[in-house]
Amino acid sequence: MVSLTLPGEQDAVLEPAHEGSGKAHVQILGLSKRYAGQTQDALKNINLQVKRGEIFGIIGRSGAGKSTLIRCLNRLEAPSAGQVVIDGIDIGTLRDRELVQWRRRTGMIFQHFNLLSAKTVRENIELPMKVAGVPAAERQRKVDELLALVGLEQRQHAWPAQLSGGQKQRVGIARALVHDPELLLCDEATSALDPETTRAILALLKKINQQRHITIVLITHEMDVVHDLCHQVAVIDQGEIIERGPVWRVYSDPQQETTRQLLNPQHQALPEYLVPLLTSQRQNTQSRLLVRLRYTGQGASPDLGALSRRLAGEVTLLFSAIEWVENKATGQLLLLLDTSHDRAATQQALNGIADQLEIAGYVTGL
Ligand SMILES: Nc1ncnc2c1ncn2[C@@H]1O[C@H](COP(=O)(O)OP(=O)(O)OP(=O)(O)O)[C@@H](O)[C@H]1O
Repeated sequence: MVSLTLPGEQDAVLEPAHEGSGKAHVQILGLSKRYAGQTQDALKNINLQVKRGEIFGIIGRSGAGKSTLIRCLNRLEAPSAGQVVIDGIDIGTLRDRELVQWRRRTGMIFQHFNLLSAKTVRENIELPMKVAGVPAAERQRKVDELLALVGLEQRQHAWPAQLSGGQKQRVGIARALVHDPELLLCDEATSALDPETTRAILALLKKINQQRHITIVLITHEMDVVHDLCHQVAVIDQGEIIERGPVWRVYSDPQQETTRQLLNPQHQALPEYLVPLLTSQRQNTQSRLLVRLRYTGQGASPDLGALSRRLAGEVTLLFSAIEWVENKATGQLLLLLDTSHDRAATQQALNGIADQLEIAGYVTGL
C-alpha cells in the first residue's frame, strides 16, 4: 500500500477543492478512437464527467486505453467520434493557434518527466513561458513561486541528471503550472517512482488541488494512487468504462472482476493458507467457526467493543485489512470463534454488525 490514512486525515484532503465544485469542468461525450490500420477501437463510446475542483482517476490495465484517452483530452490525439468539452468549449473545434493557447492553460505531467537535459531546473521551468513570450521579470517571479511550491529552491541550478526521480517529477509539476492552468492532466505521474517518493508526489498533487483549486485528471494502473489521491474513479477495460463512482464505493464494493483484480487482494480474498483448512460442516470437536465481516463504506464501523459484547467466549482476530477511504471503513475482518459457537446462533448474534456478514465455514487444524 502507498499509505494507510486515518479518518480524520482524509476528511481534510479528499473533499473537492473548489468553491464551485459540482459544475462539470470536463465532459467526455461519446468518445471513440480507432487508430489508422486497426480493426478494433482503442476507445469505445466513453462518456465521463469531471467536476470542477475534483481529482478524477482513470485506472486500467496495460493496453486498456488510458493513454489514448488522456491524449484525446489534450487533443494530442484526434478522436474518431465524440467530443471533449472543457469549460464549455468543444476542443475539437479549436483551430491551431487557439489550440496552442488552450494547451497553455492545461497542465500536463508525464511518467518520464520529459525534462530537457541541457537545461537546469530553473531553465526547464522557465522555458514554456519563454516560448509563450512572457516578459523576463514575470518569468523569474513565477519560477521562484513554483520552486517554493514544489520544494526545489535549493536545487534550482541543478541539471536533471543530478536529480532523483521525485525531484524530476517536482520540476515536471512546476513546469506544468507556469500558465496557472485550471486543469492538470497526469499520465502515470508516479509509475516510475518508489513507494515513498510516490507518497510525497501524491501529497504535492493534493496540495496543488487544495491550494490552487485545480481540477486533476490522472491515469494510472495503480489502485493505491487512486485510493490515496482521487475523489472519483473510472475503470477502463478494453477501451470501455466498466465501472465508475466515488473512490470509497468502487474500492470497497467493486462490481466488476477487472476492478477486483486491480484492487488490493487483501480486501477481497481469504488468506491462502486458510482455504484448505475450511469446510462447510464441523469436522470434529476442535473445528472453529470462521466469520468474515466486510466493511464496504455503507455505514458500519469495525466496532470491537460491540463485537465482544455480542460474542461470548474466545474470539481470535485472525486477519484484518481495514482502511478508511473518505471517512468510510472499507475492508474485512476475519474472526475465529471458539468451539462453542455454531453457525445459526452466530449469524443471529452478529446480525447487522458489519455491512456484510459471512459465516465462511469451519476451520480445523489451525
Ligand atoms: N499509435 C497507435 N497506433 C495503433 N495502435 C495503438 C497506438 N497507440 C495505442 N494503440 C493501441 O490502442 C490500445 C490502447 O492503448 P493505450 O496505449 O491507450 O493503452 P494504455 O492503457 O495506456 O496501456 P499502457 O498502460 O500499456 O500504456 C492498445 O491496443 C494499443 O496497442
